[in-house]
Amino acid sequence: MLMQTSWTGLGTSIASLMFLWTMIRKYLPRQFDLYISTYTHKIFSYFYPYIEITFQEYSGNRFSHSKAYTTIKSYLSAATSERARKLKADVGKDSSNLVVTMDDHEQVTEEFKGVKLWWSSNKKTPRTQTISFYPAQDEHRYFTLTFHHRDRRLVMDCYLAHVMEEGKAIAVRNRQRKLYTNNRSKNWSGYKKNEWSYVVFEHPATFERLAMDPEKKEEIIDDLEAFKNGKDYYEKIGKAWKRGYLLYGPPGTGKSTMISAMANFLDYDVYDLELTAVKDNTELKKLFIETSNKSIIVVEDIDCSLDLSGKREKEEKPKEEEEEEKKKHPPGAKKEEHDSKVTLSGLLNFIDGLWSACGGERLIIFTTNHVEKLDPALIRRGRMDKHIELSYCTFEGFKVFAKNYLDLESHPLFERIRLMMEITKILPADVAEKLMPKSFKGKRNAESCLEDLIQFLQEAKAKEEEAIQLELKSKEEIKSKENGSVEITPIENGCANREVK
Ligand SMILES: Nc1ncnc2c1ncn2[C@@H]1O[C@H](COP(=O)(O)OP(=O)(O)OP(=O)(O)O)[C@@H](O)[C@H]1O
Ligand SMILES: [Mg+2]
Repeated sequence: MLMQTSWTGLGTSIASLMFLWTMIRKYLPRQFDLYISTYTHKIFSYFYPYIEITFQEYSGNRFSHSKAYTTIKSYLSAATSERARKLKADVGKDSSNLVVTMDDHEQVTEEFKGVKLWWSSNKKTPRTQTISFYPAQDEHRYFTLTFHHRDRRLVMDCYLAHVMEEGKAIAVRNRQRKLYTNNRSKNWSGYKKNEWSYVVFEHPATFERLAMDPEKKEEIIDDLEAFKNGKDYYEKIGKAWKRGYLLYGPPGTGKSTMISAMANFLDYDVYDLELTAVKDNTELKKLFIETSNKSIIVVEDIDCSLDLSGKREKEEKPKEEEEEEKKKHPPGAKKEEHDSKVTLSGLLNFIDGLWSACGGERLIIFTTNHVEKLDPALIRRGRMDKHIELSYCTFEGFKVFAKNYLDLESHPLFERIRLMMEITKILPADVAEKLMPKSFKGKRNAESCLEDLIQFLQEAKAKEEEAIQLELKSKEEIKSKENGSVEITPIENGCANREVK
């Protein structure tokens, strides 16, 4: 026992000496350092019973951070913040908390299953005469893990996996969630061509504040919860860990708001995929591969994004159309920027082809105002697993708005609103607009908002009745013309696009 303790003590001293030696070497002239290190390494390896693993900041090229390094950094931020004496602080999630990590040239000791290990954080600055515009880019950081060779198996088999798992979980807790787009403008971050660009995602939408049928809301929350915790289940049934949602309904019913609420609920990033900005199927594949786990990939207004309503491959165009096209784009002329060649089969592949199996924990959400226009193949169950209709505001929905916007749980005017909502269609976006207080003082203001809403409902009802009268009239006219055997062209319903079934 004593022997064991003294060996451990000796080990600790040697490791500390090694660390000290590493520090001193940084300040020696390069030639001298090389000469000494070649020989000292040989001598040390006879007596030194420790193994060192280094984790470099950059992998391969200088532009991509090593995932291992980043994960270890997160792990050490939690594991070492109490033990290291020199720490570095940075802004974390939501810019509200500070994330503390060990500073350069700092060392901490850690114990895992009774085994002692040492982590050190190192920085090398090449001593060249080159003048760099960005001096910090020349710095080269790395972590070193030191442990006794008898613990090799434990470290390789258990400890490193533990560090990676913990580090990833900590990184998720500390990260700022991001909203990515593939249709970049110069204000967005990111430097490679075709790469996703992002801004920090800070939408305040929550399910609590979403106005919709409470039962339906509960069902969606349960579904999301099951998906988030479904890693083992998806593995068991042999399915890629992803799920498709189709949100449909008229404009202003809360589809985009629901996506934000989902992202906040799951704590996922959002990838807003602009299909018209994707050159072809290959680029679509590439974009998909670049998305991270724990994310929602959104294609808004899928029916308008591409000609996806029909056949899987684009059909050959009729000759006249081709001529027309040639006139618009003479050979050599620059085509329109949004001339996407993404096909329906490319998109289907993107959702559930082989490539979709890379990585997991992704939701794919399509939104549309015209579900009837979409190809059934695109939205069949298995691809779009859950179809959610968002429709006109109900009285239950109104109560959510009243509570959020006006802090009202009840009011004498509620009953009148309930009766009117039963016979009049009103969009949630319109309710939201009417209940937005004109000033943020006093209860009287809340009442005037409710009165505004009642007036709006009355006007909407009058318009609805007028539209019905007009439709009846036009039908009668058609009938009478038909009886007089006059050939007429059918009247198109211009409002059909915004109608809900
Ligand atoms: N169900 C809802 N619950 C809470 N707020 C809503 C709801 N529906 C609409 N709103 C409000 O109306 C505004 C517009 O809603 P949103 O953009 O989510 O509609 P949408 O269905 O995505 O419309 P579009 O089809 O035009 O994209 C939101 O900013 C939100 O304030
Ligand atoms: Mg929307």
